[in-house]
Amino acid sequence: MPDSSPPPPAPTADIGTPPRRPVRSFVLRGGRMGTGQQRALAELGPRFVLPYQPSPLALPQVFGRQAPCILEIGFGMGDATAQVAAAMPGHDFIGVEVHEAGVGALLKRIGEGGLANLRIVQHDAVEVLRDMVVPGTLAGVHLWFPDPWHKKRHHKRRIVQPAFVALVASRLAPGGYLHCATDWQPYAEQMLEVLAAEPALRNTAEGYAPKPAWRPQTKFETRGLKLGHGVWDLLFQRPPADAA
Ligand SMILES: C[S@@+](CC[C@H](N)C(=O)[O-])C[C@H]1O[C@@H](n2cnc3c(N)ncnc32)[C@H](O)[C@@H]1O
Repeated sequence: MPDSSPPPPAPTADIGTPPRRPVRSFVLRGGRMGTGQQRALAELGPRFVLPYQPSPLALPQVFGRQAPCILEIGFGMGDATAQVAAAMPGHDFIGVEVHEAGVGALLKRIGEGGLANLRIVQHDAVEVLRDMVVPGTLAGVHLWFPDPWHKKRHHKRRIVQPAFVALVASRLAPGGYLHCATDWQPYAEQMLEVLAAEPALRNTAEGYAPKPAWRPQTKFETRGLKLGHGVWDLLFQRPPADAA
């Protein structure tokens, strides 16, 4: 996982495009930006925000070095993202978030912490994975507390679906991992079922994984804990090349 040495990139088959649905979030929708976040957007955005592009990113050029890269989907206000990037200076991070106030908040943290190993893409993470990430290259993908969409009629909006998991698996390097967490038990059960059914991944635990010590408590998780929710972590891995 994060402490393991970077596996060599290996090409994998492109599994195509998961069915698209509008990106919606009921949690941060309508959030407003403070002046510090607006200033960070204006001053740091040009350097740290990568525009969406329909072609793969050259990561060594983006970060100016060769290092294992971890992509986070839906970082919210970015508190946990910044903490992990600061704790793991040997890794590079790409945070993907659609919500502009979150982008401003994380940029502010990048400035405060001098986090040279972190970049942001403000776009739909499915399209970023599909279009901007070379297959077989990511050391890890973090999906921490995606929108749970409690109502049954909204379950189709949940990001964890078979085609999405196949897309993530195709972008992982051998030995790369997908780490999901949720505070909503029915979604945790869906995640476990969908991830276990993806042939390119294997569970590193028996069922749910213990919360890794390196995963910070996120803002959304804190909110759930205050409401008395439980937390479920799932840690799946693309087998290393010699074990495949
Ligand atoms: C429930 S919040 C959790 C935020 C953060 N991970 C946390 O734990 O505090 C989910 C976040 O995912 C973002 N999001 C939802 N769908 C997305 C997508 N397709 N691409 C990028 N971000 C997305 C939302 O804007 C929202 O900020």
